[in-house]
Amino acid sequence: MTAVRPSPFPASTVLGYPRIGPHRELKRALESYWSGHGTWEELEATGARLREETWRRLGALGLGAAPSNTFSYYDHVLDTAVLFDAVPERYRDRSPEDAYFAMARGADGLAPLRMTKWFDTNYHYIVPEIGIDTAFRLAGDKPLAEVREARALGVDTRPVLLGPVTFLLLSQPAPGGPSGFAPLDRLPDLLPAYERLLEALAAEGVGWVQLDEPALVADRTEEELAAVRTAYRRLGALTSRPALLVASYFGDPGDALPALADTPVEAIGLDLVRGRIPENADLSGKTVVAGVVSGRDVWRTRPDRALSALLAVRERAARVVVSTSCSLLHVPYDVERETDLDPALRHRMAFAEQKVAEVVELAALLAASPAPPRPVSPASRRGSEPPTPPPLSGGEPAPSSPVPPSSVPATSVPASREGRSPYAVRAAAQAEHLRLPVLPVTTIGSFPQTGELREARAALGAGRLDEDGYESLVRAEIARVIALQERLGLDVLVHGEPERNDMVQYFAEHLDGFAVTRHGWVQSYGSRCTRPPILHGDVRRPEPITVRWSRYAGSLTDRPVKGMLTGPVTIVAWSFVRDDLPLRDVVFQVADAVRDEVRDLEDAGVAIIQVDEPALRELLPLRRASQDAYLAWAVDAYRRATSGAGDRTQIHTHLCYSDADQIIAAVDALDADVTSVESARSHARLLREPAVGGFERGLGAGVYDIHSPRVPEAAEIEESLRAALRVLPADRVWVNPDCGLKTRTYGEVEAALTNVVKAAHHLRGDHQCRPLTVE
Ligand SMILES: Nc1nc2c(c(=O)[nH]1)N[C@@H](CNc1ccc(C(=O)N[C@@H](CCC(=O)N[C@@H](CCC(=O)N[C@@H](CCC(=O)O)C(=O)O)C(=O)O)C(=O)O)cc1)CN2
Ligand code: MET
Ligand SMILES: [Zn+2]
Repeated sequence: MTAVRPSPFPASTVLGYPRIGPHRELKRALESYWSGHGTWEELEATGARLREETWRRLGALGLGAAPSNTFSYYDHVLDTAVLFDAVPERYRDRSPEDAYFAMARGADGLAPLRMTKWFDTNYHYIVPEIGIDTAFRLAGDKPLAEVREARALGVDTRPVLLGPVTFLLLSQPAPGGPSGFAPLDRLPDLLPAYERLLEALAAEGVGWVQLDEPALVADRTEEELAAVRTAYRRLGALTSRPALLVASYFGDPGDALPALADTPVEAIGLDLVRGRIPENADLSGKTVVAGVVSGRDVWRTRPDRALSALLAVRERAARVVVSTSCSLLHVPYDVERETDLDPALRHRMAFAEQKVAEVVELAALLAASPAPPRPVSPASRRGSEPPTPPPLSGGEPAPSSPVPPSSVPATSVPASREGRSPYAVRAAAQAEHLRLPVLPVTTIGSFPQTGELREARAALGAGRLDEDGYESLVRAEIARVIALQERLGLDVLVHGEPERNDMVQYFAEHLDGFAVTRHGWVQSYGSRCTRPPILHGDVRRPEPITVRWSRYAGSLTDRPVKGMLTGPVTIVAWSFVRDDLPLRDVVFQVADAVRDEVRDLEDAGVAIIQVDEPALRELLPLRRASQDAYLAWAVDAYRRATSGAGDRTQIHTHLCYSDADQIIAAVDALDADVTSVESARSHARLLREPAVGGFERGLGAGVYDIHSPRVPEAAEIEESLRAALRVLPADRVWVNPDCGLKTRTYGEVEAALTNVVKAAHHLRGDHQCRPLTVE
């Protein structure tokens, strides 16, 4: 057993904090370093300043315990791989900084590691590669260094580490390894490295460590639950270690909770916004870090509900600590800066700063609540309300719902298939109408967003540029993009999306029911951020949104130009959404708006319309039991949005990520004529899935990894295409990058698309140049 006697956990904490900087300082420093303008020392100085500001701010807000090691130059999963030396051999022959960014973004001739979604969020992590011979060892001191750095500022922190079970579950097997190998098999070899780290932290006098295990809220096998027991019994048995907080979040740990409770860990973190009050585990000897303030939305916390949950947990646990449901990484910094927002709306909202203040106030309320508390039925956390306590910061009670009840009738009718014929019939009509070559080459929609365009938009917002000036800049950009695609030899063109700041925010700005922020940036991956819109009311489309840009682009060329829309699931997934209506009803409202736009594009003569759903997979519930119901309504919403189109109109969709394999049946059910998927960064993993062979419609093989600045060779692209051609007939394969080109430069895009066209043309020779037909 452990020899440590932990000091009690302070009354309030947060599981993590945003790190990109209130003014996106880290983004700017990273991009400056990557471009060669800034030095590594300058980047480090920016990192140090951001960490210091965060610790000081958390202290000033009165938070009991501040986390550390929540900072990252790119991604915390990648940091964990580097910390334990799980660096694939091919990245090692360079400086530590270069190796780190090569894994994240690729480098001359070297592809990066795969990147994918962090659970059901819009944050992306780098997927570590673990092989049978990965030699784990404690290879770095980042967690220790941050503890020391904070101490030098007079702040005692709790280092946050990714837990060993989640780390291995999120990793992928190194290529070329034995079949049947899973990274979790290496747990016994990884644990000694964690032990060395815990010993080092103890030697440094660190009282508490947080080990994040969000993987526990998804379905886990008996073997995986056994791994949880093994890991935490073993780390718990260490004679010299800090006290351990194991944090589950993004849902309910279910069977993993008793497994964890049965180990010597001192504290367990529970997401009480999404999860239930635990009844299935003995927590009488544990501290529970109770996540009652949501880290996933921007609404103020209802103090009555939160306090009721805290009191219920206090009955079952040795000690209760007030906390956030997960890291605050997923919300922006400070809502007070949003002076353009309607004050009534702003008053109902809380960003990271406000959420920290809520945590602190709830801790005070809890401390002031009589102990032992009067019994609260554990079965109905939300049912048995204690007397309503005074409101949290702001002086007014939080509203019971962020918006008045919907005036729109519940949209529970399944999507009608009005008029749209079966695929084979449509495909024939489209082939006749479009007359495309085999292996048609296209792109996913956006072309590079130039600094000139971004500045023009900023100037328009600030009144330094008028609408006409902005409009002519956008038109000039569309003309340039059309000319470039004609010159490179693409078959289906796009207008390039220069008028859009973001594929979701742009639509939100043109729909009723949404508000947008000026500074509400949230990290999506690396230096890339989004400002998720706030969906607070009923959604309506007051007028056509994209039609005039599509019409203009179409007037510049004889080739087909795709209309480009964002799908209803994705618009909702990448917004902060009202919580007084079921998500499904909100998505259906958006689907109706998209449907109107599809009809208007068709009426304007647009022959191909792409409705992107890259977030279809992201909203998939983490528990299998809820997945089918979600997929059924998500598919219905997509069909509702697209089924107004006639047979001759070709509907495309785009899903960026390779783990679409988990939802392949749903992708099929979307019934889009052409679906483009990622395949470059996952080495065409998806294309090897047997299910793809059964895919009966057109498939766009994403053969160019646009998340990396690297330009692929024509030969590599050809290889990816051959993989697609092994599982699908040539007349259903399309050739395209794996996502939009907005984050790339024109130099990179021109070089890469030249190679894409070259590869397609080369293979086209093998598959005769004939128009696409369906027998
Ligand atoms: N919402 C969303 N989620 C997504 C994606 C996506 O496209 N959108 N793609 C996938 C990958 N994630 C991504 C997330 C962000 C970006 C991205 O490129 N973001 C841009 C910002 C896009 C934006 O909002 N641009 C605005 C504001 C640009 C800006 O920074 N303006 C300056 C002023 C102008 C200047 O000096 O450059 C400022 O505000 O300070 C515009 O163009 O108008 C960035 O981080 O750089 C790309 C991919 C998955 N999730
Ligand atoms: C994240 S999916 C991006 C799709 C969008 N049409 C684009 O090309 O940017
Ligand atoms: Zn994409």
